Amino acid sequence: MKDVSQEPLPLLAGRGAESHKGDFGRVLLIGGAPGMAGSIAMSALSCLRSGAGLVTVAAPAASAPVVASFCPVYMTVAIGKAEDFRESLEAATVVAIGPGLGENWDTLLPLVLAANKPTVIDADGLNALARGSMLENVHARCVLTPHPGEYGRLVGDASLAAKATGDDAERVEAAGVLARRSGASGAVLLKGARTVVADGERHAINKTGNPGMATGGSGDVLTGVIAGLMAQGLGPFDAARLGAHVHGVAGDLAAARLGQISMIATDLIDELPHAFQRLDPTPF
Ligand SMILES: NC(=O)C1=CN([C@@H]2O[C@H](COP(=O)(O)OP(=O)(O)OC[C@H]3O[C@@H](n4cnc5c(N)ncnc54)[C@H](O)[C@@H]3O)[C@@H](O)[C@H]2O)[C@@H](O)CC1
Ligand SMILES: Nc1ncnc2c1ncn2[C@@H]1O[C@H](COP(=O)(O)OP(=O)(O)O)[C@@H](O)[C@H]1O
Ligand SMILES: [Mg+2]
Repeated sequence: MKDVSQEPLPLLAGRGAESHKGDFGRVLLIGGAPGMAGSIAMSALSCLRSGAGLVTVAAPAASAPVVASFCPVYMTVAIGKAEDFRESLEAATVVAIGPGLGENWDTLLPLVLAANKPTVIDADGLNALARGSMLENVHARCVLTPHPGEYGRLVGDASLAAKATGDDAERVEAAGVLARRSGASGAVLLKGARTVVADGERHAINKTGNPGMATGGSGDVLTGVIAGLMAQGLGPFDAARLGAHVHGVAGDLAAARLGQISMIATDLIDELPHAFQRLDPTPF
């Protein structure tokens, strides 16, 4: 695999004066079961702060009002209302599935994959993929974002799983193997310090970020960022690469302001605007 870490970061196009929200995508984020409503709310807020035009959260009926109460900007729909869910899925230009979804909604992933839209699969979406042995159904518009624990469940092979926590070369190998195994997956983002993004032919290692980001919900933020970038037209590999970079910069800004000990995932969301403003050139 070619190492493209030193190549310039992908860019977001500037916004034309006549732009409207429909130009920046309609994202459907699926997750947030009772007890984990905050996870998908963080993804949705992050997606908005990353520039998505319209964001809707699909959550179980019991938690959808809780998700809605966190923020007035995104919309919510109950997963169990099949007709409403189907309509939201059809209308979406990008889908993200998994944060806080739990184990009771594995039937949604095949529907999402069949819709064949740019898709981020994270957390319980990855666990559903592993439980259902659906790796070969993953398509080229998907980004998989496992941490090493989720990676191990996906590959089901202890020696390969161990590589996911190894040195850079081992982590690159591990990410590349999963990218090649998972249908023609667009990109695999293997989380952790020095996050690896790979698509089977090329890879990049992300250098931003810090151990203060080892706090619950940091990954939920990343899911929203990548989905937001895809909604603005970036392909899976570029969205994963730019997303990891911006997410890490937000983490570094949060650490500078609050310290690695006290920073929490919502602080990353607060720093996303500043992280985007630091992109060179800024996309506006
Ligand atoms: N506020 C919320 O509602 C939150 C909900 N969350 C949800 O909780 C559910 C469970 O996710 P979890 O990720 O906690 O559980 P998992 O059981 O998938 O993973 C946790 C374990 O994975 C391993 N791991 C993770 N990163 C690693 C690394 N860099 N190196 C080595 N090992 C590593 C560790 O052993 C860790 O204890 C998901 O649906 C998730 O989205 C979490 O995102 C936390 C916040
Ligand atoms: N030591 C670290 N250095 C850099 N980034 C880190 C570090 N620890 C965690 N992160 C980042 O934080 C995020 C954690 O994601 P994840 O494990 O899915 O958390 P959660 O599911 O709780 O949201 C990933 O993007 C990961 O790369
Ligand atoms: Mg996670």
